[in-house]
Amino acid sequence: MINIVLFGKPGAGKGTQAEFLKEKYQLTHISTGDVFRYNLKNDTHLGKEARVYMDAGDLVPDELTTKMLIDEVNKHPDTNGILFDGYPRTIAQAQALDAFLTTINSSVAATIALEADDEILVARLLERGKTSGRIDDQDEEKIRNRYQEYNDKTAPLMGYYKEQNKFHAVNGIGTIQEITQRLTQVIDQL
Ligand SMILES: Nc1ncnc2c1ncn2[C@@H]1O[C@H](COP(=O)(O)OP(=O)(O)O)[C@@H](O)[C@H]1O
Repeated sequence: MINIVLFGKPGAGKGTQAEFLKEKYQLTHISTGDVFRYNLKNDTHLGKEARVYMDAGDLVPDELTTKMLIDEVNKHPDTNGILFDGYPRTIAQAQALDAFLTTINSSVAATIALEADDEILVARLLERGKTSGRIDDQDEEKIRNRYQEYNDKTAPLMGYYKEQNKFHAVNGIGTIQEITQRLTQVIDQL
């Protein structure tokens, strides 16, 4: 199994790039944001619990998120590998992911960050909010709160993966194709 963590701020293009990478490397794409939104839409128990956090742009508590993530991974026992998009977002989640992957004799192969300036990203999200229907994309204050959450809780993960020599950064500004190319260069060298 080759497991890759896509890392980056809200709007950095993780979902867009994941679509290409999953085809090219035959990976299972798991986006925690998408799984949460699916549960919200279908008004499941999980969706009801996650809604207040998501609508405010806060992170959903680790325990709930990790449980959901493990359930998703377990749905694909025969996969070539997982492309994690939006998980882990805290050190506790990264530790939980490592612990879980160990139990299935696997590990994170690499973490690849898509980098872009905040101002470009905020503009992208507000644009997406006009059509996506996502409440958290329509209000600049909620968007700023997501960046705050990222800086406080997610940015420290860079150090966590750097210590393990698993951190790679890629310039997230350019055409979709250019960025896919940069990502594949990193993956092909793993
Ligand atoms: N790993 C996670 N831990 C906690 N909450 C999460 C996680 N992944 C997604 N969420 C929740 O879902 C929301 C939307 O996720 P996502 O679409 O990945 O966000 P973004 O576009 O901000 O990167 C987040 O703001 C958060 O409330």
